[in-house]
Amino acid sequence: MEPVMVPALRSVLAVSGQSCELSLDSERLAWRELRPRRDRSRRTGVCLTRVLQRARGLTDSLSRQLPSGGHSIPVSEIVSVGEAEIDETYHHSMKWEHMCKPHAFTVNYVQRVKNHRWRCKAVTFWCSDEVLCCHWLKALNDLLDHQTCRPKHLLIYINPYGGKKKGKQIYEKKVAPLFNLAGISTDVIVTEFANHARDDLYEVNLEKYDGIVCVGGDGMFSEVLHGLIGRVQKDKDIDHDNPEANLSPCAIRIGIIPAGSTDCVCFATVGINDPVTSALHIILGDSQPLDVCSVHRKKRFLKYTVSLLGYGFYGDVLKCSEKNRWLGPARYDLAGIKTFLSHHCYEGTVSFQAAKWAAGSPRDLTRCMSGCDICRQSSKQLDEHQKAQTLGSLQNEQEDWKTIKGKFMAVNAANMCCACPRSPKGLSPAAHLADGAADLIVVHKCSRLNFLRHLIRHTNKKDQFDFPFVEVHRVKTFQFTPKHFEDEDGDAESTDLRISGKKNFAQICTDHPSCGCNQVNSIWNCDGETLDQTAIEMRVHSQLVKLFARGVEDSKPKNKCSSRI
Ligand SMILES: CCCCCCCCCCCCC/C=C/[C@@H](O)[C@H](COP(=O)(O)O)NC(C)=O
Ligand SMILES: Nc1ncnc2c1ncn2[C@@H]1O[C@H](COP(=O)(O)OP(=O)(O)O)[C@@H](O)[C@H]1O
Ligand SMILES: [Ca+2]
Repeated sequence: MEPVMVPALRSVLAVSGQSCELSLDSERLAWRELRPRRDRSRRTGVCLTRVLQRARGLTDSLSRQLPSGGHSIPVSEIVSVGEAEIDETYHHSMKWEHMCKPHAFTVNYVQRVKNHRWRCKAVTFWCSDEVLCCHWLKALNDLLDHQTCRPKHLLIYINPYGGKKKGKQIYEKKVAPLFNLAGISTDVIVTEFANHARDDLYEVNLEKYDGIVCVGGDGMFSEVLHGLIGRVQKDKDIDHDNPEANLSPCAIRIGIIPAGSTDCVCFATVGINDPVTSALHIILGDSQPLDVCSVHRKKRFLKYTVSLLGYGFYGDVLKCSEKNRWLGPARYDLAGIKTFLSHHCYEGTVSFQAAKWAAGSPRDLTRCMSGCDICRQSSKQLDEHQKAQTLGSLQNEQEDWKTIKGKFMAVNAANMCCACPRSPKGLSPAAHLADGAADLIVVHKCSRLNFLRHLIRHTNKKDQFDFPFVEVHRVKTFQFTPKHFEDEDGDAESTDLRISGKKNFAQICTDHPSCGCNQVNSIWNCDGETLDQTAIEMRVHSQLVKLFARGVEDSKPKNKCSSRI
């Protein structure tokens, strides 16, 4: 966004009874105390009238007298500005009665606290007269009006049953007051059944809104994602059943207020699953493009996924966890242990096309952070690659397919790192949010101990791919076909099993005594939803949607933050 040019303002005002020099330009609001810090002990009960009078006299000699210590906030991180509500007790204690009426304004702004958490902080500036106060209010509000990326009207879907069933409470207590403060109007829908939000998005007048917000977990986000992408394709007459179709990107942004069990999409795009932090990213109008993968079976669309598409271990964890939904988020821990102990492996074929143009690789040490260069570079290279393809200057892409045949503990495609509280670095720590590629992780059949070692590395700093039984590739598309699968007309999955029933089932188990199979096929975990089909193909669509997020910020302090200077 172009910075708006405003005449720089500089005045002496008071903050908490301390006279301060306040300055504003088109980028930042900054204030510094005028008196040295050692005076602070005598501050209680100070007559503010005197402070202001003295401060006025000091204005001319400011440049000489500035002590170190002060605050600076980017205008883009101011939540709202308004006339201050004068607290009567404070008013009297500060001997304001010397003046006929106090004039003050409050600036609400983003403050960074630990672990990528944001909070909304307020600071009140007391002015010597009404004209000065109005002047400042107008200047600040004019600047905020120029923050055109900020949403004014939002459509909110709340899943009252997600996670610990606190979605409604979280929204009402923590989020709605912030949206109010920022002057955002909302239409709120508390969902009444699964897919309520998805279906509603096909009908709703999207032009009324600057964003869609979901309150819930990854499953709820997935609903909104399907509703929005589906709606946009329908409006543009694009057939999503065609796996080759170039899908139309969605202009309207999606916000996630985390209130689910894993909250992986939120965690990986914001750095923390914290409702207040996410609400503030929405208010500031952040924008983070996100790749979306489509999953098809032949010419039939199945689902979209943005985080994990997993067969084997994560499919079985999901299947097992669904039976224990009443346990809330803990259902995944129980299911994880049970699935680990059952130690299944599954036979099949994985074929993939590498994302040759991608700037990074799954085992490098780069991480997708806010304003990621790898994402920028990769999407530029992808554009060039696609142009070259259209012009026919590239060799036949069909020759690029690579195939892995075998028995697998897990086949996972991670379109983003999939960080979540259970695994802070995620399934594929170097995966990128918007590079147009996904990381295909193939865990070959291995011993229980080795699989445990691989899993444990998701929770510590060691490389979970550094095992001879794990391979990882950055891909633009992949296909999976389970061994026990017959596909004549697209629907006869596992025909051999159905035809001869138990006999055949026993046959397969005795074929593979060592892998301990008691089931032939696993299922796919697609962002926390199960897929009915096992033979699938997946393709990445670069930057198909945008979120109200900015990627994970570098936690080292930088001058951009609202910080003491
Ligand atoms: C012995 C220690 C083992 C620790 C292994 C930790 C690996 C954790 C990797 C988690 C990757 C999560 C990817 C996100 C998936 C979500 O879409 C999905 C659904 O989340 P939701 O219930 O909708 O919030 N959650 C799960 C667990 O499948
Ligand atoms: N009102 C509702 N009743 C039942 N299920 C719902 C409702 N609203 C949404 N859902 C479904 O609940 C599932 C889980 O929601 P989610 O918010 O992701 O919670 P969790 O993270 O605990 O799985 C999603 O698949 C979503 O489609
Ligand atoms: Ca990606």
